[in-house]
Amino acid sequence: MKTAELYRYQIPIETGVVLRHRRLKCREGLLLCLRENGNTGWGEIAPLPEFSQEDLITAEQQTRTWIADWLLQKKAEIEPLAPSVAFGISCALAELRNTLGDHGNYRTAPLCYGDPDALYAKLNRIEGEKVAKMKVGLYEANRDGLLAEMCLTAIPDLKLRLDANRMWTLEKALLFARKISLENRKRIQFIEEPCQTADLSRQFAAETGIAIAWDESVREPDFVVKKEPNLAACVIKPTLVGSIEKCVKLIEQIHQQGMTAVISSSIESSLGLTQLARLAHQYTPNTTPGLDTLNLMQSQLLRSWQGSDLPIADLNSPFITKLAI
Ligand SMILES: O=C(O)CCC(=O)C1=CC=C[C@@H](O)[C@@H]1C(=O)O
Ligand SMILES: [Mg+2]
Repeated sequence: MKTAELYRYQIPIETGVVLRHRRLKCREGLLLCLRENGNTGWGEIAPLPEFSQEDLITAEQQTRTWIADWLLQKKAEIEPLAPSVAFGISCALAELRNTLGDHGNYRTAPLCYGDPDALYAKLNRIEGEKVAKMKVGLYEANRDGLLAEMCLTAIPDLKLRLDANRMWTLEKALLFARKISLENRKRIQFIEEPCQTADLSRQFAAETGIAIAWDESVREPDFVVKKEPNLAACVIKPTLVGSIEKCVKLIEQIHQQGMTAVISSSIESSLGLTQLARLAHQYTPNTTPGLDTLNLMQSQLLRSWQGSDLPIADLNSPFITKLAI
């Protein structure tokens, strides 16, 4: 016997600089619960405004059609669905079939918004590898460079990930790099998409010796995983990529070419984030995932992120509404 429930959630959020052009005040999405033969599986379907191609209305329509087929035992394909829908459904199915392990990788790369004192305090609480992520490209390139250099110098075992979201011209990117000593450049694990085009980013990396990573590029239709000089990593945001199976294929290709695959958040609630931590534990065990986004929210949903003291909203909370199906 199969049953399905669908919920809509809305949680207050302060995205600050994590989203560049749109400051989200509320994160919205769907929660899908599938039950079969005494097993239960949950999934979160939450297109991210500004990043996802699909909106929540389309995601809900696709989810409803899929649920109807699944309940009727019809062949219910997930690959053709929008990425957020395919990812959320695949999580619910993976829990139902017990293919997603319970253990999660809850180490995070703390997001630094430019205050080295705050970063210092956060990093001091981390055991093991100290990796942090800093957004760059919002202010002066010189300032970004000075800040990154200061953090690298102040914390000698710090490894830094930077993310420019394609904001810089080559000239600006080089201004940034000029502020980083040659010695400290080695502790920049990578900078995600420094320049406006992939070719300019490649040129930046070749000229500065600073490693780069693809993030936006991974989601382009013609993207193929290909090892290149100075390309250290590819970032995978499953809500923007698609089903677990699709993400795992990508991870395997990235690993086969000797690069790092970094599972990263699309600002999911604690339900989706803990599933991403479990995926990271299972498929990228040696890499710190990019999942430090829970604290942008005022509440967790249904499940708790290890060590978080944010309140946990349950199905009766005002943040969650049950939808008729
Ligand atoms: O990757 C991380 O460490 C955290 C998530 C994160 O930085 C992002 C999530 C969603 C949208 C973004 O602007 C940003 C990114 O571009 O990687
Ligand atoms: Mg990025």
